[in-house]
Amino acid sequence: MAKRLWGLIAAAGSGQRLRAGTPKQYHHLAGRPILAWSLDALCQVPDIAGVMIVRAADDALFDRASLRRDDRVRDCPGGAERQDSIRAGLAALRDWGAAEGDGVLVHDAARPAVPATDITRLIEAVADDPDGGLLAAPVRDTLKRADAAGRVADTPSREGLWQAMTPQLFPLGRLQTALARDTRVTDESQAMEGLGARPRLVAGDPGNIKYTYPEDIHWLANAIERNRRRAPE
Ligand SMILES: Nc1ccn([C@@H]2O[C@H](COP(=O)(O)OP(=O)(O)OP(=O)(O)O)[C@@H](O)[C@H]2O)c(=O)n1
Ligand SMILES: C[C@](O)(CO)[C@H](O)COP(=O)(O)O
Repeated sequence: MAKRLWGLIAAAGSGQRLRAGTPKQYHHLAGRPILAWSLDALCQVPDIAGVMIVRAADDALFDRASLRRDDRVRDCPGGAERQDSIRAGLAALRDWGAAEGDGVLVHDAARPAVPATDITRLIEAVADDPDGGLLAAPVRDTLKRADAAGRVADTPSREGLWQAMTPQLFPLGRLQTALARDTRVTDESQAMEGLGARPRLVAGDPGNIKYTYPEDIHWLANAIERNRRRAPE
């Protein structure tokens, strides 16, 4: 069977930094839940075999959320940390029939404004690369490291520094092996790097931000509107 491409949406977080009652993946953006935008971003990928939404085990909002429901979308419970949720989602994809050599696009539910064109460029750049790759943006600003007193400790060089985004695209079996190691990682690329992989950085739209703090919703609304204007008629 030809290699297939799957999607995995990390949507099992609790949004602590947002300090809001409702988990941020269910906050509304341009009239729809944040999760609906992120789900549609993966479902619009041509020939995607299926998308696994990884939700909190006790998520009481998921069933009521107005999300795309069809035979290409399934869901499973996540775990305490993001990497536990990714592990759970990968196992659920294997149970669904995904093969070790298939590709998996891992995407944060909290990144609803990823342009479809960026996902296409990521797939074209790394679909056959065993080390995979990720959308990212070169660091634009001078960086400062803070000391305990909130003062500048030093100015690390920003030479060659990028901010990781999602989707990140990796061979499913290799990513499972990478995440089986007992090391704390904050993205799938870091797990793959632990195997010695050197994932490809694919420049993405800086508007593909992660909804982390309350003020981010305004930037995301602008990004959604910009994507809408750019979309082919
Ligand atoms: N145990 C977890 C933690 C996070 N995520 C998901 O990973 C993405 C990025 O994580 P983050 O922005 O940190 O979300 P939260 O963990 O919800 O936010 P916070 O760290 O502020 O609690 C989000 O879509 C979140 O739902 C997940 O699937 N499982
Ligand atoms: C995966 C990620 O969005 C890449 O920048 C980021 O690492 C998620 O981190 P978080 O602390 O779980 O938001």
